Amino acid sequence: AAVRQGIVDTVQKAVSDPQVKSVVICGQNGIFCGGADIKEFGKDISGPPLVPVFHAIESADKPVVAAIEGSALGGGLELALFCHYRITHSKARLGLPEVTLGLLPAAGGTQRLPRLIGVPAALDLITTGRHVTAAEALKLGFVDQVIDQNTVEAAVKFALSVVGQSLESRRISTLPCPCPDADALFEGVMQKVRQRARGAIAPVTCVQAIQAAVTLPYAQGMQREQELMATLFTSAQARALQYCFFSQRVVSRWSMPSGARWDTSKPKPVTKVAVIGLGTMGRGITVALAQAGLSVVAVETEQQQMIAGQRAVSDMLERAAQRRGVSSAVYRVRYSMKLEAVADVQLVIEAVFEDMVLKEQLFKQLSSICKADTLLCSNTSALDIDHLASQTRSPQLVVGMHFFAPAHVMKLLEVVHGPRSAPQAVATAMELGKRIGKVSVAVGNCRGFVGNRMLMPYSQEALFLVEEGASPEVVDRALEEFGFPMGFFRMSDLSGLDVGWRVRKADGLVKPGQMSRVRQGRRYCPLGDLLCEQGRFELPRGYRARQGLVSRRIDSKEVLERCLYSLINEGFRILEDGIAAGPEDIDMIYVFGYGWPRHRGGPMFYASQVGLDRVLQALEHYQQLHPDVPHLQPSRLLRKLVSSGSPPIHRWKEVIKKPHSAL
Ligand SMILES: CCCCCCCC(=O)CC(=O)SCCNC(=O)CCNC(=O)[C@H](O)C(C)(C)COP(=O)(O)OP(=O)(O)OC[C@H]1O[C@@H](n2cnc3c(N)ncnc32)[C@H](O)[C@@H]1OP(=O)(O)O
Ligand SMILES: NC(=O)C1=CN([C@@H]2O[C@H](COP(=O)(O)OP(=O)(O)OC[C@H]3O[C@@H](n4cnc5c(N)ncnc54)[C@H](O)[C@@H]3O)[C@@H](O)[C@H]2O)C=CC1
Repeated sequence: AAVRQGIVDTVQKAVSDPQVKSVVICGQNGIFCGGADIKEFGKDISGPPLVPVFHAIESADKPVVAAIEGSALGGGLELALFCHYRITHSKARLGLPEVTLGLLPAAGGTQRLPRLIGVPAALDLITTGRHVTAAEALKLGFVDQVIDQNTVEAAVKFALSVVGQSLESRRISTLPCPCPDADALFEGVMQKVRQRARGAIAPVTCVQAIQAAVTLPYAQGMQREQELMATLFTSAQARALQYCFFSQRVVSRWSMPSGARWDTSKPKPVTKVAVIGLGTMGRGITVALAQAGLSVVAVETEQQQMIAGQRAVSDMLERAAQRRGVSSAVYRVRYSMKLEAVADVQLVIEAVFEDMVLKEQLFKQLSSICKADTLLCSNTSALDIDHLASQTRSPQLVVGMHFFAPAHVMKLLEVVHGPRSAPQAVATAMELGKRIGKVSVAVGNCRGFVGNRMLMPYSQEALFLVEEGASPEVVDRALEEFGFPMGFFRMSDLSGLDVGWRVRKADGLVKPGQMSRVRQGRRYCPLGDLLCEQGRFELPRGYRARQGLVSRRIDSKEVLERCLYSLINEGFRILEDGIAAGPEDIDMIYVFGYGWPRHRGGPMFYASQVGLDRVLQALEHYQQLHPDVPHLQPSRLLRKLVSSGSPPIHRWKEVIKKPHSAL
C-alpha cells in the first residue's frame, strides 16, 4: 500500500510540474518491481487504485522511461508497459506470472501486451506466466534497450535525449490489436490451454481476457479484464495457488524435532559428489548434479548397466548443453566400476536396488573407503535410514536424499533425517538440493517417509474400490478429473507394477497364488500381486466372481473421498508423529513429487478447504462400512482439530503443539 501511495503521489507531481521535462521510474536496491504484495491479497486493501494513475503516465506529454533492473513482474511489468520507453539491464527477468497465483494481469496486462508484441506471443507469456530474460524481452519487442551498465543512469540520459519528441506511437492503448483468423486461433488455443490446465481456471480466463483485446475497443477491454479478474480474485483456486507460493518458501526454513533449524545449522561446502548405481535413478541424479556444476563420480558394478547408464547420462547432458548453448565438456562426470573411486568425494548418494542387505553392505564399505567427514546419503524409497546409519562409523553423517523419477526433472527432494543425523548433515543435503534446483523438504524417518507413506492408503483404497465394483478406468478418471496428471492405475503401469510388488514382498504381504483378503490382521487386496504373478490384465471381473464379491456402482465422489481422505488422514498421522514439521511440508511434497494439482494447494490445504469436519464425517462413514481397514479410522489429530473448531491451516501447529518424534 505504501508503494502504491508513493507511485500515485510522485507521478502526479512529476506529470504536472512544468519544470520537469522527462521522468524515469526505477526501483530501489537494484530491483524494479516484483508486482503486487501477495500478502495483501484477501485482506482489506487500502490505498488508491493504480490504473487511473498508470493512464496518467501514458497520457503525459513528457517522456516517461522505466529503468528495469532485477525483476519486472506482474503489476511491476504492467507499470513499465504504461511508460513510453523501457530500458532494461541484461540480467533482469520480466514476466506476467499472475496466472501461477490463480489470477490474471489486471492492470492492463491482458489488453496492452498483445497490442505491443502480438496476440500469439502475449498468449504464451500470460497463460504460462513464465519469466523471460531481458534478451528475450527485447526480441519479443516489449523492451526497447538492453544494457550492461548502470540502468538508471542510462535511462536518465535517454529520457533527456527524447524530450520534445512525439510520443504518439509510444502509447500502447492507442495501438490496434490485429489478429487474422482470430476465431480459429482462439479456438485452438483454448483447447490446448484447457488440456494443460487440468481444471485450473486462471489460464482459461487469461485467454478470455486476451480475446477481449482483439474483439473490443481498448476501454471496454480494460473493463472486461476487471470483470474477469473479479471472478478469480476471491476464488478457492487463487487462495490455493498463493498458499503454494508461500509454502514453497516456508519449507526451506526447515526444523527438526531436536530443535535444530535452518538458520542455526551451517551446510558444509560440497564440490565433489559420488553416485552409486547407474540405474533409473542414478542416471537422473548424476545429470542433475553435473548440470549444477558439481564434479560427479558415478559407480556401477554391472558392465551392461555401466554401458547403458553412461550412454543415457551423456545423451541427457548433450541435450542440456545444446539448450544452454555450451559445450557438454563443461559437465564433469567420471565413471568407475570400483567403489574405491569415491574415496575423495565430500558426499555420496547411493541409488542401488531397494534391498536392505545390499545397502547395509554398501554403507559398511563406504564408511571405510570414504574420508571420516564424508556425508553418506541414500536414495531409498522407504527403508530405515537409521538402520543404514548404524552400519557406519559416523551415523550422524547419514541422511536420506529421496529423489523422484525422472530425477533430473522432478522438482521434489525429500531429505530424511534419522534420530542421529547431525543438523549439519541435514543442512548440507538441503543446500545441495537447492543448488540443483529442487524444492527440498526435510522429513523424519519412518517407513515410506512422507510421500510414499501417504501413498500407501491411497493405493489400497484404489484397489479396494476395484474389488467392490469400480473399474480401474473409473478410479483413474475421477482422479484425473480432480487434476492428477495420471490416476493410480495408469501411474502404476508406467512405473512398473513390479515396483510396488517388491515393496509388498519386503513387507511380508505377498503370498504367491493365495487369494486371502486379510493379511497381517487387516483387509488386503491381492489383485496387484496376481497381475504380477500371472502377467494378466483383465483380472477384476473373474477375481470378484471367485471371491464372491458383489459388484456395485461406484461414483467419482466415493473414489475421491476414499482415495484422497485416506491419504490426507495419513498426513494427519505424519504431523502427529512429528515426521513432517507442518502441513506446508506435506503439501509441497505432494505438489512437487506426486502430481497433486497445484491449484488445489496440496492434500492438507485441500482438506482445510473442504472442511475438516466434512473430512472427518466421511472417514467415520467409510470406517463404519469397512471396519477392517485401519487407515480409514480418523486420526487423533484430525479429531482434535475438529473439536478445536477447525482452525485455519496456519494455526494447526498450535493444536499439534510440541511435535514428538515417533522414534
Ligand atoms: C506497484 C505495482 C502494483 C501492481 C498492482 C496490480 C496487481 C497485479 O496485476 C497482480 C500482481 O502483480 S500479482 C504478483 C506478481 N508477482 C509475482 O508473482 C512475483 C513473485 N515473486 C517472485 O517470483 C520471486 O519472489 C522474485 C523473482 C521476485 C524474487 O525471487 P528470489 O528468489 O530472489 O526471492 P524469494 O525468496 O522468492 O522472495 C524473497 C521474499 O519476498 C517474498 N515475496 C516475493 N514476491 C512477493 C510478492 N509479490 N508479494 C509478497 N511477497 C513476496 C517471498 O515470499 C520471500 O519472503 P520470505 O520467504 O519471507 O523471505
Ligand atoms: N525407480 C523409481 O521410481 C525410484 C526409485 N528409488 C530408489 O532408488 C534406488 C534405485 O532404484 P532404481 O534406480 O529404480 O533401480 P535400478 O534397478 O534401475 O538401478 C539400480 C542399479 O544399481 C546397480 N547396483 C547394484 N548393486 C550395486 C553396487 N553394489 N554398486 C554399484 N551399483 C550397484 C545395479 O546394477 C543397477 O544398475 C532404490 O533404492 C529405489 O527404491 C527412489 C525413488 C524413485
